[in-house]
Amino acid sequence: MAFSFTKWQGCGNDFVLVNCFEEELAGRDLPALARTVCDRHYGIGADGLILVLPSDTADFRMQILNADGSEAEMCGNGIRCFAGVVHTENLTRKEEFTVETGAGILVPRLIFQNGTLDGVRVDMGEPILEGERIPVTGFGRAPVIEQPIEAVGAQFSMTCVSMGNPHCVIFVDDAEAVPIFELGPVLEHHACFPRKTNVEFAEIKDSAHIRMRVWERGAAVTLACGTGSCATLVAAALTNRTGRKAEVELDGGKLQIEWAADNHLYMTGPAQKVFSGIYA
Ligand SMILES: N[C@H](CCC[C@H](N)C(=O)O)C(=O)O
Repeated sequence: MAFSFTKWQGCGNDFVLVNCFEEELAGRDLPALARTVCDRHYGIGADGLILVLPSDTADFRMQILNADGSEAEMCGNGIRCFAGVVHTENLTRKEEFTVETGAGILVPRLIFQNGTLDGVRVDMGEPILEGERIPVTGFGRAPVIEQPIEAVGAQFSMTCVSMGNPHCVIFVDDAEAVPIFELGPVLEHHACFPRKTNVEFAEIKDSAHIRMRVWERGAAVTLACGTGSCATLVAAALTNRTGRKAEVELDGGKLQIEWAADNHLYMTGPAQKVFSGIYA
């Protein structure tokens, strides 16, 4: 059955969003729907499918499925686009509201410039560092900081962080030179990640600038990853490569990330509507 959708992107990480206050997707095979909708030849084309849903515990609930149909706990670029849909479809008059996600209740705040939506600042909550909660096997409750991992016959040093979803951060001297299509899938599916992982290759430019490229769990190389940018900043600060605030330069744009004194990550970045339509 046909339904209306809007296409949004944040730093080139793009999503099909469905306002489920208006559309009924209950009973649909959501993983299969995500795979067909996200297909860039046979569908609309996107890195993920996001549902805007009511919630019993927050103003709204966000459900996010990757392009491969797998469900993720959280999506940073996605929640900024989610906030854009909530605003543009007049689901609330509030400029800051709560969203129930797999990473807990998070708080996007709309940013306006001359009355026009200019971006979103999101309280992304606290990072999770205990190995068993990321999860990474073999570390118990210990953090996973500068630990060895082998892939494609080479040894790397990883620092792992969860933002509700798992991230494996690897610091490199030259992000542009990383064979991301070779290393990404091997690390995503590495045996030490029972729920697989997102993989970030990060080059430190200076104490407040990071260049990062990402291989996403369930979506392959994307132009940007908001939770991955948060995880990368945490990993960089924990290993004394940067301070607790940095600009993360991704293939598709820049995000401002701060690991504040309240131990929460704050992410600020764009959210732009591309088009709306009816999916047959
Ligand atoms: N592929 C991710 C979800 C999307 C995260 C990313 N697009 C972001 O902006 O945080 C996962 O399976 O954990």
